[in-house]
Amino acid sequence: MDDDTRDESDVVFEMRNLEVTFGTNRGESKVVRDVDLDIYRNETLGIVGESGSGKSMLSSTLLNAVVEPGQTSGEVTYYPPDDREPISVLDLSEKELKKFRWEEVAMVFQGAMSSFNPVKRVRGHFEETLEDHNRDIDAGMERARGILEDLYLDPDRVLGSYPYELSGGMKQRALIALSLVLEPEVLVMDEPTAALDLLMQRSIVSLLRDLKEEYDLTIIFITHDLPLLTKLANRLVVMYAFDVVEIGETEEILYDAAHPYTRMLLQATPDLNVPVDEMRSVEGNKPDPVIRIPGCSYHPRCPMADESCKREEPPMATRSPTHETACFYHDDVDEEMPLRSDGEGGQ
Ligand SMILES: Nc1ncnc2c1ncn2[C@@H]1O[C@H](COP(=O)(O)OP(=O)(O)OP(=O)(O)O)[C@@H](O)[C@H]1O
Repeated sequence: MDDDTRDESDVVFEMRNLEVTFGTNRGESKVVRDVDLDIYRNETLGIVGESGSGKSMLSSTLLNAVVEPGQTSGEVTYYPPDDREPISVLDLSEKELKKFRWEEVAMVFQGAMSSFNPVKRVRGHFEETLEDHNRDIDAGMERARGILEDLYLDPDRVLGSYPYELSGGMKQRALIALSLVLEPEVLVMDEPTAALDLLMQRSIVSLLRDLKEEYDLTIIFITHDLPLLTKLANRLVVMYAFDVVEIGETEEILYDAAHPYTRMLLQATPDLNVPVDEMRSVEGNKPDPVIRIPGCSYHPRCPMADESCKREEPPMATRSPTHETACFYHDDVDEEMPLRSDGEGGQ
């Protein structure tokens, strides 16, 4: 589906003027800067960018879950799938948030290990979640068993185990099952496979593709691992210096990256078929969330930057109906920073 065929009912999340700030002794630290982003129903949206670029902070705002003492401002509107009124996420009370977080949007973090209480069997975690949300336990556990089976886990064995009795991959899959037990619309996954071995990472990605179809999910997937993302996401958001610098369909980002930073990222990923442990940093100093430099935030590292990039902040420019980038010179990027013709990254 492209923008021409989308209508408003296809938007599940609308983020506007979104900012996250922390007070520090050096001054105000802005770790998300004025982000506008629409997330479409039933898409798998990948968020990519180097460590510290603001990916986790941005995705936490979807659940109003930025850690204290961070302050979130702007608007996050969630559009339920039925005829219910849109929900302004940042205005929800604690009680409303608790319901929203599991029933509409569930989040799976990297640390499956720490998400489970070590002295409680896995069954107890499912039952407690169902109870907390006033769901019928028998029906809920039946559903849990079905989801565990979909994830190629033996429900009896897993539900009867303590978390430490399960391997990392099993625990991560059990956590995914737990996050789906209340039938959320949206699954936010922050580096969910980072602690797993390669084979398990790949198998979780293929399971997620199946789950998405079966449970009609919208998935937001955050990772350093660009190769992994290309196997899963249909759209990619590239973050640099706490802001979105490029957004487009996965193919557009891979074969027609329009921002010099994205091109550098692709160059730093020698083979899109090989996963990376940690996204290699592009050359130069990392941006500082306390100091907002004038102009384009990427200009100190950009081989194409000129005087205007040092003075003015580039607005989002349209490259195609589904592809936007914050660069004055995206028309010149092909010539100045050519991509390898096989799209495997690098020059
Ligand atoms: N509790 C906190 N207080 C203040 N600043 C924080 C806090 N947690 C994170 N930050 C800062 O917010 C910025 C964005 O962090 P975030 O975790 O969103 O980055 P990220 O892109 O998800 O990185 P990674 O890929 O390493 O998880 C970083 O500069 C980080 O240092």
